[in-house]
Amino acid sequence: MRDIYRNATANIANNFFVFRLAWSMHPQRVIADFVIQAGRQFSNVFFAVYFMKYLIESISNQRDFQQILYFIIMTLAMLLALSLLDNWYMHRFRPLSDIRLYEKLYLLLFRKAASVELKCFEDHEFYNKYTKAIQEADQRISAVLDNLSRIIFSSLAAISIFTVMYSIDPWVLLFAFLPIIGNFYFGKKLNGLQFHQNEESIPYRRKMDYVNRVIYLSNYAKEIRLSRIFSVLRDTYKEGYEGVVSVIHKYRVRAGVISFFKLFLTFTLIFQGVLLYGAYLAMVKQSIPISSFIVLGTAMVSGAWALIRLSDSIVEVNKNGIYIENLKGFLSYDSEIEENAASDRPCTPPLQHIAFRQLHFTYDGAKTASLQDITLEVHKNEKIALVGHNGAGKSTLIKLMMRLYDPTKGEIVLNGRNIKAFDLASYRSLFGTVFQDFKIFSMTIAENVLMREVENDADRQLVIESLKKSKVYDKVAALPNGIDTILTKEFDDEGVVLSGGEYQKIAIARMFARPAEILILDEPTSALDPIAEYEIFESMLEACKDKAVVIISHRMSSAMLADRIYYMEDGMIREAGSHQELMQSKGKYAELFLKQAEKYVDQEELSEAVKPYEVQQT
Ligand SMILES: Nc1ncnc2c1ncn2[C@@H]1O[C@H](COP(=O)(O)OP(=O)(O)OP(=O)(O)O)[C@@H](O)[C@H]1O
Repeated sequence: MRDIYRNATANIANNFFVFRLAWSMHPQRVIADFVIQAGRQFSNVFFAVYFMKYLIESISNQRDFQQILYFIIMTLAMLLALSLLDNWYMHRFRPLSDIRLYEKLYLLLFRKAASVELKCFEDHEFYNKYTKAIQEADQRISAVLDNLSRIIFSSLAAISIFTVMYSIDPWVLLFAFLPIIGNFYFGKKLNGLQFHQNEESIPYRRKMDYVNRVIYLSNYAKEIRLSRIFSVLRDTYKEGYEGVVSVIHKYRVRAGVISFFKLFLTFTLIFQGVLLYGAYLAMVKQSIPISSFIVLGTAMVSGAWALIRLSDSIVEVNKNGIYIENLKGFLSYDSEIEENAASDRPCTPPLQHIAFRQLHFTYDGAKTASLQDITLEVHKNEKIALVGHNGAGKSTLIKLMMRLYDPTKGEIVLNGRNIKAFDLASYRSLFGTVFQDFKIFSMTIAENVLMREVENDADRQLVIESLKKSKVYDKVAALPNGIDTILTKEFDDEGVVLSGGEYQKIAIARMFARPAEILILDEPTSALDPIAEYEIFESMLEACKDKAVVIISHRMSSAMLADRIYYMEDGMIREAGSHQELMQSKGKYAELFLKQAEKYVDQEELSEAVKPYEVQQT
């Protein structure tokens, strides 16, 4: 019982949470909803009770016909005004205000999604909550507004109507209230059932959504056409579909039985019961006049509907409350890493050094640590390379450096202070980073380079300079719209599709466009031929003489350009030193380097890159 009470209170609170949200985003919409609902309920009550009562009494008391006509005309005028207002609300105001409300709501959700830590997107439960919040948000906000206004005005309507009915015969109220309790009970049960059905089908729906998304996205199109992965996707979709069907089957019989009782109690008992009792009073017992019987009939229809709406709305409060829990949970999630925190503790560049101290890191849910006992330093102006086989922990180290995750043990310090002490946005502004899984957006090349809007000529110049440094400006300049060319054909037929390597160069240009203190290239050069990669790294080292640079590359010819190289294996730093030091120590780095050098020489590729090493060896 206490649980039911606690749930009901939580659900009511959730409804008010959404109400306040809607009010803060679009108060006019809230007011309009309430005014329209008041008008609707007023006309119901007026017609059902007062209009009929007045007419019947006028006929029995033989009132002046002109007076009756005047009353009817005034009533019609009032109804016309109300229905015009309703029409304007439904067809003009509401569709537009829906869009405005949803736009604000989704911006809020998108902002939140963009600000939670990266690990949230790897957390199943959080991701479920997020998708549910996004899917449900717009429907729920409208439903809550409609519902709350309905509760208030249906209650007022029901009270007015039942007062009139009570004055005719107090017992008639029993016919109305008893079935309502049943209706309320079964309605609540039905909603609970629907909620469970929905929850259980979510994992299956996510499978279906995934296939929908993958089939539709252009960057999967090639693989789907050139392989037999389609059959696996089809099976995944089928699995999802069959899962949803099995959930529907599981609840089908129970839902049918509950719906039957809900309908039977509402319609049969409410409508027929009072009419029968009224007829008994008027004809058998003769305790009420026939005019009262007529008023009882019309009042009963309207009063019962008002009550049904009220009980449905109360059940709906619960239903909305349960769904809103996801939305509220998502919006009120407190990030451990405050992504959008205010800049009250700004970082103070210029950077002197950034250091990892005995740092350990394990991803949530992972059994083994991805980084163990990492100690390294990057100084101002220093060029660092991280090398090692796949899965060694190189990218993870970069993610921790950028504070996309916090270490499990140990610390990262910037100029001697733990990076947690700095405002996150200003700390991250120290970095210009290009990841191996960078994304190109369906926007102009200039926006893709700046990663924001182009504001002035200085911005345009910056884009051009950055594209020159990443060795792709000649290609861009040859396009009809130059740096204003839209990338991809997602929205624009004139959009261009570039090669993988050209996209990588655009992504690298982002790094040059940022006024960063530390530049990080997490292997964004895999689609470049070895010479192009070597040239870009050289150009970067030239352009970034006064900056710290961290390079992750599987190509040793690029790594050897760094002042210091860290060789990583199994999440640990196994070797560290300059290229020459590491070659002389003849460890794993030297082994890897020589293997690659042999390969390049055999293939007569990258002879330019190997030359410097050959010179040093002789
Ligand atoms: N989001 C994640 N959740 C759980 N484990 C992860 C996650 N990302 C990486 N890992 C694990 O952490 C380890 C290190 O991965 P990381 O991406 O840092 O390696 P890497 O050295 O950059 O590899 P590569 O050269 O292939 O890019 C791997 O074993 C990987 O499986």
